[in-house]
Amino acid sequence: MRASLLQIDVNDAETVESRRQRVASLVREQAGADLVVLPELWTTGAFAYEGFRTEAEPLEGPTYEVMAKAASDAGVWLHAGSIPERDPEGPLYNTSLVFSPSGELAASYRKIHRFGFDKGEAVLMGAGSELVTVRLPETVVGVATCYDLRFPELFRGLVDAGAETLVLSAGWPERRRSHWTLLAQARAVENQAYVLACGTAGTHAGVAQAGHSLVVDPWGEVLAEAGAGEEVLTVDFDPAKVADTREQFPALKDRLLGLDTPRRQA
Ligand SMILES: NC(=O)CCC(=O)C(=O)O
Repeated sequence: MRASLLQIDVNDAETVESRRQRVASLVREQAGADLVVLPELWTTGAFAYEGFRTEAEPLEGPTYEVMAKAASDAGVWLHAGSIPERDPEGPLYNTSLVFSPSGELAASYRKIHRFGFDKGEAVLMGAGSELVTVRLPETVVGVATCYDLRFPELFRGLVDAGAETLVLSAGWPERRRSHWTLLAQARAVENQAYVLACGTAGTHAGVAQAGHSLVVDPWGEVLAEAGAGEEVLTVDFDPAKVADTREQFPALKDRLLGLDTPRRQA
């Protein structure tokens, strides 16, 4: 299976519309890949809080339209990263869109863990509450977004729902790049799953981005890693390796504790 992670340079100089069109062209250039992945909030930038409101769009808004067409033009599964979604009946959401090769919406995922503690995304956006998996012909994809990476229980939930390939769209800052790489490998090892982690490059809203998108195999080996700048990271991987790893080293079968485990307080 061939995946292309598009590590987009998100900067304040380029307009949202120009970036949308530029990214659509990049997606079209990936014809031949099975899966193309974009980063989190690449229209505005994950830290461009002002833009969340001004650039928020309905689920089936301009980014949806352009990305649905790009997916069908290229004939690829497209994880189109996330958009600031305006729900007419609720708050804004950080929502990922996944399109099939015919340009149909296969899934959407509202980010569950919002970043910023008492500011930024954590106060400007609502939290999603549903885990999302998507069945591709070759593998079952589990969808997660950026800060979700710090919450292993979310990924374990995706694995329990059948996920074999964990796809993470992100806008991760350079300042915490060591966490990015370490956590991506940890999620792969503990879940015996592929991790495809696609971040942004450049600097927006004064926050330098980490870049260094990476693909990790179910044994925790980094198969490919991008540099700091805009880059298309293409990798061929064997989805059967998930079942092989889980069979040869069946640690997942040794799980003893679940949420229903009784707890005792002293
Ligand atoms: N956009 C994000 O979720 C940023 C997450 C982050 O910076 C971190 O977890 O560190």
